[in-house]
Amino acid sequence: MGFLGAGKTTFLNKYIPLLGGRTVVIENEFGETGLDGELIRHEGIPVREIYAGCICCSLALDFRSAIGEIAETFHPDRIIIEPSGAGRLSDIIKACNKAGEKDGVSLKVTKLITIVDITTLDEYADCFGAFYLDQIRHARLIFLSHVHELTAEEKRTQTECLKEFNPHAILYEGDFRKMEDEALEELIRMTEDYGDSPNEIAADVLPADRVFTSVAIKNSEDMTEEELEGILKEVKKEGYGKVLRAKGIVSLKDGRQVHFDYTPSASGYEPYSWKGTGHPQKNRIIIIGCGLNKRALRVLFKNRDIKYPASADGCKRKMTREE
Ligand SMILES: Nc1nc2c(ncn2[C@@H]2O[C@H](COP(=O)(O)OP(=O)(O)OP(=O)(O)O)[C@@H](O)[C@H]2O)c(=O)[nH]1
Repeated sequence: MGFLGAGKTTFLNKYIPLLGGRTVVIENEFGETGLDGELIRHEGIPVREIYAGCICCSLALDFRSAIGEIAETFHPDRIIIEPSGAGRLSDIIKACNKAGEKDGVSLKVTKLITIVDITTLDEYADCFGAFYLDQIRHARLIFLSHVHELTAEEKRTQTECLKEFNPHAILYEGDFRKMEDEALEELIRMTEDYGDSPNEIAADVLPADRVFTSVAIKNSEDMTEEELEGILKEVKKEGYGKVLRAKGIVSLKDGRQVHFDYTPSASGYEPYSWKGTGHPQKNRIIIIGCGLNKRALRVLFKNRDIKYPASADGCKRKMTREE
């Protein structure tokens, strides 16, 4: 678990190769198109993507049927779930238990792991308490991300605050990306399984899709590197709504294709990055936030359908294709 852009996929790409036995991954993307499935690629590990909502609320039934299908098809030793960053961990636990109880799938919830971007702890705890703190309070093991972007003093203050939110979890304060494999395996082994002492389940709150919105662009123009950089700087400005996460795969005009990541920076580090994709894929962009100005974002990210509506009919035809 972990809020939007906290580092869940980064963690899984480190952890999954260490696993023996049969593993299946469920990727839940809040936005209207999947992307993380492409970013988690490990030989012999099937990835099932469920997108356009949260598996703990609007997609609860899809999630249960996915669990059933996976159990029947793969007979896995474990299913790793990467929930949408806009979901609540307590609801994911409920959804897993329901899949077991109501659908007769034999499963046990074990490791509850949350990644926390330590630079955004204060802001997100204030703004998105119900979602954000639930992910922290129900975790048994917490990894921090962006640990090097705070001073030692800032990090100490934030870590103490985190321990107040959840005094029981094991907290790894270093950079998990640099952990030795054996140390990571040992830490996860040491972490108490959920089934050994269930948490109190939190009360119902507004579903995530009443708080967060998303824009999916599947037909963007190719860009230059400078244009992409300009867009990722511009998106922080007023007029687009509160963009909490943007990511995508886009073709650059020089023929390269890049995967970009944007998360708003709390402490001055570059809020965006990109790297080449391994193999050609279709352009697609996902933006998640609160009160998003969808049209302005589509124009900014060069959605062809918005910029060139040749005629009312042409526009309609293109929009249908996009949907
Ligand atoms: N500087 C820094 N970057 C990090 C760290 N952890 C992750 N990142 C980067 O942050 C970006 C987002 O990381 P992801 O692993 O995709 O985050 P996520 O939680 O899966 O994001 P969602 O797609 O919103 O679910 C990527 O560019 C990562 O390389 C960290 O500790 N420090």
